[in-house]
Amino acid sequence: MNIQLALDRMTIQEAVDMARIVQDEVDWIEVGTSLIKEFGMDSVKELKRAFPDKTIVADMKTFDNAKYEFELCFNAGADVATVMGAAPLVTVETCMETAARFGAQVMIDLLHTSTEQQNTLHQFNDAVHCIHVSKDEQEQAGHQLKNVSRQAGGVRADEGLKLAMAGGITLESLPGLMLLKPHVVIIGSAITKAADPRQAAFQIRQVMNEQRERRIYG
Ligand SMILES: O=C(CO)[C@H](O)[C@H](O)COP(=O)(O)O
Repeated sequence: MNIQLALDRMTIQEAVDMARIVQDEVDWIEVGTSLIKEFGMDSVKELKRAFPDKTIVADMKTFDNAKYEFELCFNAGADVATVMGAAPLVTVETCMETAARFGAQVMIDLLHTSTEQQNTLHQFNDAVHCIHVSKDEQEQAGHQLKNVSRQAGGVRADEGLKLAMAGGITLESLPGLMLLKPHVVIIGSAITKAADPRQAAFQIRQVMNEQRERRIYG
């Protein structure tokens, strides 16, 4: 299982500095959508330059123009780029083809997808499928990702899909999410806004390891 550090609403330099502080406790580094929108592909290039050995995720949230946008990301050094699962199927297919050409990966963001759409997306079994509670749902509607069972919507732990989860995950909510056996747990604010980000990331890693040892997470 991988911890993906989500870097949002900060400058590129702040993102590099934050990632440097917690780099020993995280596996994947996400260049958040807000960074990409504010600073463009320079944000992806700089993070890859600073952390060449980490998996860099460009959280592009592509909805159209898949080939162009994914080529931008991979040419800038991203190892993974994200597409919205609610996008037309041809867009997701194009993302998969583009990533395959670059030897890169696709993360499909399942935000606002129906169970039926999630089931349709199962055909993309090389992608990481990300269950996501959005910032607006967190901040305006008070939702948070917690307490999933082995099945969440159209996503099941035992279907062989690589799963990710994101959306206000904290040290406290983490154990309730392990039943889905995520390949990637995406954490932003719980680390980046902590008084001591390194300690927060360390504790998150410890909780994951404990869950694995108890075989709650296989
Ligand atoms: O994709 C995102 C926002 O759209 C973030 O990466 C995701 O929400 C993780 O950050 P946080 O833990 O702060 O919610």
